[in-house]
Amino acid sequence: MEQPLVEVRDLHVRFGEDEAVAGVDLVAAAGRATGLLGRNGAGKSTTMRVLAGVVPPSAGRVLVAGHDVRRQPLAAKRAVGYCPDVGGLVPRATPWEHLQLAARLRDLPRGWEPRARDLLERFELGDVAHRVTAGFSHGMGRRLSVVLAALHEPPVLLLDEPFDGVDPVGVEATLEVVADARARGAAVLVSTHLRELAIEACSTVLVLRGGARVAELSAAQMSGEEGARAYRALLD
Ligand SMILES: Nc1ncnc2c1ncn2[C@@H]1O[C@H](COP(=O)(O)OP(=O)(O)OP(=O)(O)O)[C@@H](O)[C@H]1O
Repeated sequence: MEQPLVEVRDLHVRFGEDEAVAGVDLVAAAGRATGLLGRNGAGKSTTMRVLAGVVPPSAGRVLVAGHDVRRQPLAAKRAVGYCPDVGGLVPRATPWEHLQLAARLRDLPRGWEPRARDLLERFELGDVAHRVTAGFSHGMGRRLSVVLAALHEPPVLLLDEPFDGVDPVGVEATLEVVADARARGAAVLVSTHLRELAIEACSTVLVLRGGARVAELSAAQMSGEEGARAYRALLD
């Protein structure tokens, strides 16, 4: 069987006495999108941060594109495009400067600009490409964060709350980015509170509670009123 692009086994993350993630297992294959759902504090963002190389695992095995995040942190980070749930933007820099910096840090080959421009247009950020992000609305910041995560067409795309406060045009563009990533064989993880968008973007949904995985459901099982009831029942 082909090696999955994301493999998490018995992940634990502790902050002092608190265990934010308590034994999560997660496998994501090429061309698949997986939703992470669960209540506030369930451990979704912490799991994403471990995969992005921002927070170290306390215990467990975490492989990204076959690279261990502890032993091969650079190789693992190179394989990832990460839209964090908060922050990540420099207030005094413009979207275009963010993209230039991302291209340099990622060592992208010449010719990345047309893709960057196309992404900005798709997210309706073309007109503000040269305006500092300090004055951006929350949704504009979210849209730019998705653009930055997707620029280098990473094998593993991590989108933490990409739909939060985003208008329908931004939602559509984000769904397109997820579909494009899947089509080129990336694995995508999307953390969200929006069950219906999770179903639209993802084939599978993992429900986390208290730092642990309580269910893995197909998009079909999460759909409609029955899906809403099944999801609600998993939260308490
Ligand atoms: N840096 C940190 N220091 C201490 N505790 C933390 C830290 N980051 C997260 N936590 C705690 O870990 C738990 C899981 O948080 P996390 O942000 O992963 O949840 P979440 O599912 O993403 O929540 P939300 O839906 O509110 O974004 C929470 O109890 C949180 O308070």
